[in-house]
Amino acid sequence: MAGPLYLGFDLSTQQLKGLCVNSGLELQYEAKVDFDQDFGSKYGVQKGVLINPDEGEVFAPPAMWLDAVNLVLDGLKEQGLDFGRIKGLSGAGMQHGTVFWSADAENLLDKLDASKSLVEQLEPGSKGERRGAFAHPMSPNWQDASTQQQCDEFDANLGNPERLAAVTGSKAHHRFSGPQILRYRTKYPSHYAHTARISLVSSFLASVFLGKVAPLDISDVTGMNLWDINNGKWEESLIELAAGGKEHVAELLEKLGNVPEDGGAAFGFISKYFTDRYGFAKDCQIIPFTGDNPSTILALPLRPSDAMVSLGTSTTFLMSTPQYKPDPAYHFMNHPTTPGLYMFMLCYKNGGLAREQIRDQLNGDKSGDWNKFNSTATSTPEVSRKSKDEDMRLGLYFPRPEIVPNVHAGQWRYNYNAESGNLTKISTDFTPDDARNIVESQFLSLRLRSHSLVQPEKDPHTGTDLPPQPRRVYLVGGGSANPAIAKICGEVLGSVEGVFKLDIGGNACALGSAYKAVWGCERKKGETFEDLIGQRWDESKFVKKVADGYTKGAFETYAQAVKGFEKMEQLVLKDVGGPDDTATGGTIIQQATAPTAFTTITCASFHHSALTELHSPALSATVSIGQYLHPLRIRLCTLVRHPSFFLGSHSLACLSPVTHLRSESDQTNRLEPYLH
Ligand SMILES: Nc1ncnc2c1ncn2[C@@H]1O[C@H](COP(=O)(O)OP(=O)(O)O)[C@@H](O)[C@H]1O
Ligand SMILES: O=C(CO)[C@@H](O)[C@H](O)COP(=O)(O)O
Repeated sequence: MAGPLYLGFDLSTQQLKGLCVNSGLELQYEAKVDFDQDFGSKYGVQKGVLINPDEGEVFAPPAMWLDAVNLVLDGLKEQGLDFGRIKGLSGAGMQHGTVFWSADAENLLDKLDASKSLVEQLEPGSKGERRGAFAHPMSPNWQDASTQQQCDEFDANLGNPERLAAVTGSKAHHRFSGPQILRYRTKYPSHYAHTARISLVSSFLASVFLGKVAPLDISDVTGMNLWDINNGKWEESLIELAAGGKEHVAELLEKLGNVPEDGGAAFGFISKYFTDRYGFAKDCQIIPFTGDNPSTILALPLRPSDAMVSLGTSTTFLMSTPQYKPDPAYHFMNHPTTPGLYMFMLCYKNGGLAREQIRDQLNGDKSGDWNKFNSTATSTPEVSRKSKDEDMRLGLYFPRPEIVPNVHAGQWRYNYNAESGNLTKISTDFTPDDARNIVESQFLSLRLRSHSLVQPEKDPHTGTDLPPQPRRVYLVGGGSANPAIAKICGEVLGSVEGVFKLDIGGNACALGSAYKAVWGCERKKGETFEDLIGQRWDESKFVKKVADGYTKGAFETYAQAVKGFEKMEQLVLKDVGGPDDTATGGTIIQQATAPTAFTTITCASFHHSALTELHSPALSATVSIGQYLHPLRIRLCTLVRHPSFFLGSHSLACLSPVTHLRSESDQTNRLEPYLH
């Protein structure tokens, strides 16, 4: 008689993946739905999302995800999966996305007819007054950048970003649900009023399987800027801010629901819809669904000294650690299964896309072939330096606005003299050295920001002392297939045992969810996730070493390069101004004559320096120009608080004289701002 099986799902930006393992953690079935390919024409999404560039909004329709659930399960059924053997399922959702349920949701979820699809019953496509399961048809996505004003309010609410990070694990971020809920309530007051419950993407998916709105997960709740991590409860003044006053706190808490502490305790059994339609057993348990990043760290028995690097569209660096050392530069979250452990995370918007750009420049075409990139990267010397007397070549490569550091899009290249500490700006033009330098840049940023979490190690062969570094680095995600990236990763980050790749590295998140289901259903009293998975883990089958780690000489060279890299970032931020920095050293690019009525400025991003000067009695405006429209819209929200300014479509209307505009000197020609 065949044994029990467990399902894990990963609802991410572009795909829904589902996979099935047995009690021995071995992969049995997997299926995926690609949103662009399968539903692009129905929902109009590109790369899984819809955008409103005017306001920096990025969002996706939960209805599409419902379609995806039916399709993934159909795919697993076609492969011959006997759903009757599934004893438990869990899943993961891309973090920070928020779903707004209507008052009818629970009733609709409970009474689903197995002969019909989920979407036709939960989102019947009603226009005007909404009658389906959603109070709002869209879910703000993690790439959304529309909430700068709300983020400013969140950071200020507890005093400053440091304090907010100390309490909630992160400073305010555009994508986090607290600022998103605040914006939703003010932008769509009637939808907010009709919102009975608020889910994260993870608990949304759990709710569908459970047949009623599922609680938020103890790890995913720490990606909201609303949860007090140390005290394990909602932070009242932040809830009050999001809710719109003390008198509305109870209403918002009701919408958010309770947050169980145990990430392994079943919410209940699968809903009748799935037993009737797919043949799931009635006692199939729904184990709490968590965020995609917390779920990824469950794909293996990760030790506190190990690091995971997810090389997907974005790059995330993940560690599991007992130390809670919050800082505005990164995120700390509750561990999804184990109280007392935390997940440390760095999240970069520029990962695969930035590398692909250099690859294509090198190839001179869009073939997508990595061979030339790889051979160039590995044949270029470390930091492009042939001898120790030469300068190091360092760069920042951000085709999209970056989170770490918080700076708009651009590319910057410098020569760094490790001896003198001098940095010299060099041409912004592409050269083949960029193939190595971009990979070095991405890993130098990780090394810089993770150094306080790694410990001195012993050489496993000689027992000699080694400098602080990870014990192992595990690569997951699409880029984990690349041997050149793995090699440079080991050289820059070190790792005493080397760089490893999971057998199904591209699907680690769904695998982690499936393991969570195994643990939730099969654990003995008090047995931790690490204990259970550790005992059943077959190292030889599940991971393979893909590159060496610590390399004497290279590691020390990169220790010097990290110092130059840190300086370079500071210089770039000072020079161009990050979204939250005071811009200095700009160049006047256009002198405006004092307008008599409205002056409309079409440009990209405004910095805080502008605010200060706008508030001066003379009302002269020094406006820093960035590159993208998204930050523009965000900044404008703040600027329009001033009575002399108001917001028009794509523009800032200014009732007072604008004395001058300035932009970063080196980007003037690309910005094309103008006055009408
Ligand atoms: N051989 C390779 N070398 C480098 N990058 C690769 C390779 N194969 C895929 N990728 C990158 O992987 C990324 C997609 O990874 P994936 O984990 O599937 O993304 P996501 O989970 O964000 O949808 C793409 O940016 C692609 O460039
Ligand atoms: O915002 C974050 C983490 O904070 C992202 O990691 C999202 O969780 C999206 O993940 P993918 O869809 O790219 O896997």
